[in-house]
Amino acid sequence: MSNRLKVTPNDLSAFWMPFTANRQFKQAPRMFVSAKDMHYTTSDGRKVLDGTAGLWCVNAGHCRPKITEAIQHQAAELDYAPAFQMGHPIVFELANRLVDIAPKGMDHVFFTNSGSESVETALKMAIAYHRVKGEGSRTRLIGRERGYHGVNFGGISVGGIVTNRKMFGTLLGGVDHLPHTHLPEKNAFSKGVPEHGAELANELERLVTLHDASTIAAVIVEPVAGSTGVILPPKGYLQKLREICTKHGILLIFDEVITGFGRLGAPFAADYFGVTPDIMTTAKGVSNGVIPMGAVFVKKEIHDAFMTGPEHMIEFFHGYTYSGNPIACAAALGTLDTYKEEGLLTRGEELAPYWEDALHSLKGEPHVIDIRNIGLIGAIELAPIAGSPTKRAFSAFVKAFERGALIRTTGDIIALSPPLIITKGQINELIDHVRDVLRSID
Ligand SMILES: Cc1ncc(COP(=O)(O)O)c(CNc2cccc(C(=O)O)c2)c1O
Ligand SMILES: Cc1ncc(COP(=O)(O)O)c(C=O)c1O
Repeated sequence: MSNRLKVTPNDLSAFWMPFTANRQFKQAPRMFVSAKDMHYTTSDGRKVLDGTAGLWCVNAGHCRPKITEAIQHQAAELDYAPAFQMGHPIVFELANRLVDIAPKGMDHVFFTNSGSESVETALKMAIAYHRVKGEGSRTRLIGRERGYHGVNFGGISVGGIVTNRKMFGTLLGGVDHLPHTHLPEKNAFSKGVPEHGAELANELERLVTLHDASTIAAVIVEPVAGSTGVILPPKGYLQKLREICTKHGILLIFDEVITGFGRLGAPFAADYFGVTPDIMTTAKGVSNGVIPMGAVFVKKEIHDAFMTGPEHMIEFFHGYTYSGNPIACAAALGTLDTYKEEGLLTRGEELAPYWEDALHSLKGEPHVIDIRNIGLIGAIELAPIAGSPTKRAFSAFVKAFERGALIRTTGDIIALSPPLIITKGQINELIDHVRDVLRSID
């Protein structure tokens, strides 16, 4: 391997890092130079257990052979083909393979390059769908407090995380938000889906009464809200949302960028909860995080509604230069092959009870005020340091990294989402790291 890939440059100033405390990082950089299966290797040669699948995306583990080989072959065969008015076989094969594992009725896939782009695509598609159906007055979008839908203007407008919104002006008009479903006073330390709060879905009826259904295009929610710190849907909540949307002709969009591709122990959260949305946005696990890709799954009736008018006309004026990029498709096909051969889209189901017990063994450890879990996702909420919110969790992140474990923090919440190949022994190792860190921080 060329040294270029492993030696940190002396001058780190040029790279403006995303979602990072740049000055602090560049004073004490944390660098990974390689990875394999469940572990990263740091620039100083330490192994670090990956407790977060990178950023919730490396579901199959790192540097998996089928994915690597698929990318290498494709890059030497067809590196790029125009995405508009031209095609290449691999993108059609991938779309078919994805539809094969999708919830029933989701028969079409639109490719993007990220979760943020999948969200923008879904929002535009929803509004355009109503227009082609003759209901152009349906332009209002409804998100949810504490929702995360990426960082483009549509996503932060329907999103509900204030730090992702407040820097960027007035955002899209015609957006409302449902209340979030975090009820610690009733659901703290729940194991899996919490009992209380399904009635919060009825807030959608209130918004329909306020605006009239004829003005509302879609509701977008994460079935499990990840980035905000893992907020779970109360029992029956998603089913209620589905019923209300169906009743009023409002499209239901599930943002499954995190929950998709086995994270909950089922192919998708839609399968796990038995609720089928009209549009489903995905990214991350679709290509194991290796090559940027997003995929928007769409019900047949939505796709078909666009397929009208003169056949020489473009039906949906939207798309990206890299939509269905051949190398990204190769990575995704290698990923799906790996998921299939190793049963990873459902492995989380068999591991979930063990994961749950290990996580909840942290109850009573210093600073822990809540523990939440579903599938192979876990969250340990810490009491904030008075006057210094996020500082306690961030110190846990740094200490964990120094000890040899990668964890994720948001606010004062530790979020865990390991690759789906994790063993029970590695679950114990990860939780022991967290326990020791909790006992060592202020
Ligand atoms: C539900 C959801 N929707 C959209 C996006 C945006 O995807 P892109 O980043 O590919 O544009 C996401 C991404 N989620 C995400 C991305 C990076 C970090 C974290 C974290 O919680 O630490 C979460 C997501 O979780
Ligand atoms: C000037 C300009 N801006 C933005 C874009 C969008 O880029 P992408 O297709 O990668 O989203 C393009 C694509 O051709 C472009 O030409």
